Amino acid sequence: MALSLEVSDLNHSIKLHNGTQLALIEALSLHIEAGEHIAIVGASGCGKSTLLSLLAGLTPVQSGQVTYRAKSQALNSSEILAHSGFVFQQFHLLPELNALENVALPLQLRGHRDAAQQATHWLTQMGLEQRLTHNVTQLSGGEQQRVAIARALCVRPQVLFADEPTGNLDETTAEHVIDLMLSGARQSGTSLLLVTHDMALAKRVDKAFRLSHGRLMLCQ
Ligand SMILES: Nc1ncnc2c1ncn2[C@@H]1O[C@H](COP(=O)(O)OP(=O)(O)OP(=O)(O)O)[C@@H](O)[C@H]1O
Repeated sequence: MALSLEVSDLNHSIKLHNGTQLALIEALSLHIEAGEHIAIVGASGCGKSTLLSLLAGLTPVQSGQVTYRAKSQALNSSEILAHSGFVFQQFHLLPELNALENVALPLQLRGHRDAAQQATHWLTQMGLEQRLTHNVTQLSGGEQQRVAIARALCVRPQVLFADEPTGNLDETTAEHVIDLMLSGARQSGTSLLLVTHDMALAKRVDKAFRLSHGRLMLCQ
């Protein structure tokens, strides 16, 4: 099931300590075709993570519409969540589980009997074959990031939301992980929405947008 996204007239403001409202997103519109890969770039603090969270349904929409469709059928929020993968800045790994268990869990929850083998495959792809039984709290930031990416990709989500997916990685590892993420998403027909400061990554997706003054402009 390939999902397209239609965003219209989206607005989001936050309340500052002095009580005034700061508009982060203003009358924003966006269309993403099913299977399309897009990047959002922009200055630090301009609202990229907030926008991704709104698009993922993790932050309630204040005004405007965010609609995912499978063919012409609109999906409700629980259907969207069931078909989504997330790689966020706080990796949200389960600290009491090891790397293998963290990746295997969403597969087990979906009834995959070979969850451990699939998880091993994805972690090996991420260069973590020597870290399978490490508790995730014993892994470096970059290693945890790769576990989070493996966990998101292994269930072949229809939409993958990624916030700075290569932020903690050195250049060579970042390139390898990007290759895996983009090819994994292509193979599964996954729509990819990512936030990044990495222009090399932004250039590798179908469309890159700059968030500025609350709106998205297509990068040339
Ligand atoms: N829940 C919140 N309450 C108050 N302010 C918030 C909240 N969430 C975000 N902000 C503020 O909104 C602004 C935008 O934050 P956001 O994390 O979306 O920016 P960003 O473009 O992703 O930044 P960076 O590139 O530095 O990660 C920041 O000034 C941040 O402090």
